[in-house]
Amino acid sequence: MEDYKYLFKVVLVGNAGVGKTCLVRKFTQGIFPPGQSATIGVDFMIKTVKVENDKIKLQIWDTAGQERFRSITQSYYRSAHAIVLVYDVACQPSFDCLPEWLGEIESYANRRVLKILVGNKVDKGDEREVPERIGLDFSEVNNFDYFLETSALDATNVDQLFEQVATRLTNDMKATDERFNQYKSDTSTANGTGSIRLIERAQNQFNSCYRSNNRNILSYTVARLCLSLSHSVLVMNTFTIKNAARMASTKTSLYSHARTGGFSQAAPVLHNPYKDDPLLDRVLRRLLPQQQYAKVANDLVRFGDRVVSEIDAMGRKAEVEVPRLEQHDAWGRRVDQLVTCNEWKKLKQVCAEEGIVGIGYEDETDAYTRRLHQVAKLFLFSPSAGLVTCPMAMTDGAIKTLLALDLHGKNALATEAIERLRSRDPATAWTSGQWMTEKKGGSDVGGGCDTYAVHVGDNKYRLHGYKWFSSAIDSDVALTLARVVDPDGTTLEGSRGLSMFLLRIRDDDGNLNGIQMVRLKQKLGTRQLPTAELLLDGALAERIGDQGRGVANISNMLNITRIHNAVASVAGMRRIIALARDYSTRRSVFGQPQAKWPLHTSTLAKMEVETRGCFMLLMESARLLGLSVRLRKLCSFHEVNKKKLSNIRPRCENKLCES
Ligand SMILES: Nc1nc2c(ncn2[C@@H]2O[C@H](COP(=O)(O)OP(=O)(O)OP(=O)(O)O)[C@@H](O)[C@H]2O)c(=O)[nH]1
Repeated sequence: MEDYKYLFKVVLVGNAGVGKTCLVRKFTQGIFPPGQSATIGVDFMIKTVKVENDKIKLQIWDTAGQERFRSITQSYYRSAHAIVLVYDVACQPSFDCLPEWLGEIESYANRRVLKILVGNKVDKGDEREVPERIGLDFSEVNNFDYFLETSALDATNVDQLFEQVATRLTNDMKATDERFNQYKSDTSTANGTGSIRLIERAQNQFNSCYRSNNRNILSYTVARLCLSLSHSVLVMNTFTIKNAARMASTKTSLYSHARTGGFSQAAPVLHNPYKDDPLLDRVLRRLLPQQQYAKVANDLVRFGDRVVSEIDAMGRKAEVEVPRLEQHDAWGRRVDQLVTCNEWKKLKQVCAEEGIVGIGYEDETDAYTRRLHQVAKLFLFSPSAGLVTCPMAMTDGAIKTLLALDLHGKNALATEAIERLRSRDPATAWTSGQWMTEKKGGSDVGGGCDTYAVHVGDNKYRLHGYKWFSSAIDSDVALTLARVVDPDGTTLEGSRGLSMFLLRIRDDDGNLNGIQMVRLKQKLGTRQLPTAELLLDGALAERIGDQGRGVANISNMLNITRIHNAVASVAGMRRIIALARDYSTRRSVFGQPQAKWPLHTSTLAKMEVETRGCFMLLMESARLLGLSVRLRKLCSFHEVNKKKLSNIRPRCENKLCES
């Protein structure tokens, strides 16, 4: 007879060439086989190991990674006690295929199989493509039981890998054995006199519970139920009785000293949103040049910590402490003073310091990198930002619009606005509003705009109208549309009659610029954002852009704010999953953490897939936005060169003729 306590079947899977065979041979034979050829179908080896004093036999199945053997290897999953999924740390595609392998494991393996993730070939050092943290994150997100990195070449962690497998399986098996023995002894005593013992035990539970808390109807009912069950089922599973009794006694102790009880759920914990999101890191690593990636990643790790430790709490405060409008002072004078909470103001400062908008316009980095960096940072920030991201979106849009009109250095107000809107100095930074919605309607801007601009000299105008939904009126400047009134008093209807204007909302002394804040909007949600109805009563503004091109000009702003909206939406989805995932490890339902219930994890998985899809689309939009700026720069560079060439060419031709 064989002298081992347990025999476990361990199956290694993973892409071809990741080193499965070498790992098995290193462990079982102590060699690293030179020129190892691809596995055909499956192969297996046996090795006996010791776990404490028990001899454990490991039957290790090495499967072929090649696609054509897939149907053969799948049949080995079902009876496996453990599955070791291997990737090559120096081969990103082998890592990218892990979800596919996980799908196979889910489809073909036993639901309770031990799952181990292994990153092999760590000896490759410089050639590494998958950082350890990414592997670890993947294993955590996908509920692997264990993760480690190995090298079959220099034997790093090879023995540890299989020892872990043996130890974990042995412990599981022993726990099952113990339960089984307990069950056997209880059911054997349940025959004859044993059945009386069970009933007696339940009766005692009931009595003690009822005595100690006779007002607690719930405990009473549970204990009563437990008792009647034990009467009706003669041979009863011990666990059921124990659990019912435990429930009853737990409730008794929890509620015995209080009227309201002492139970509350453990709150989910927000982790550094960058470190918690391996996909974000992966996408950035793929899209950014190596050096830029390192800089951006460092900034995001640091910022992620700040989000958790400081920003998230401020955002929550800003959300509950909504702004108010004080229209008159104690003496009846109209003041239109907007009062916002300190956290809202502080968050605006954070935005400036962190370059939430500024990063997108810092010339020392190329346009492509900075847009991706900015979007990634917003992605971390947005769900914690208390919606201060709304003025940031408009600010970003305003800079883009002013730059597209090439106003920097040509128009004093526009130049100051560009510099301050993108500034990282909270003391001098501005934000911008965007006033487009009027009483008559939203998207029908051409038909709905009822604001008129009366020329007062140069490009300056006085604006008269009523802006129905003006967001973040604590901004410093705003872009808006109005209909220019011709000298004969007429205006052009429709979109062609609209021009774009830039105006300051208050002067340097804080006085409103011919504007009345009529009332704050009573919104459903987003109440922390000061959105108001504004009466423009001769507000001084500068027309920027050609007359009649208002809609075309302001569409730059709309494009940017739409991207910000997309960031906020996808970031919200990501945050919800991050919190739900964390919560599911803390909340226990039906006797185990929620995360262990397949229906729950499959719901989370569906949300994850949808979120990842949206996220990829978002990053693609950011990439294209960055590329468009880079392209425009390139085009203007070529324009300049073309001009230079056309100047040089006649001179060269003359020289040629002369010679
Ligand atoms: N540097 C390094 N090379 C390794 C390591 N493990 C395996 N290799 C090499 O990787 C190649 C593939 O190794 P195998 O063990 O055959 O890979 P496999 O996963 O079994 O491949 P299939 O049988 O086709 O599924 C061989 O050339 C090995 O020499 C390791 O830890 N470090």
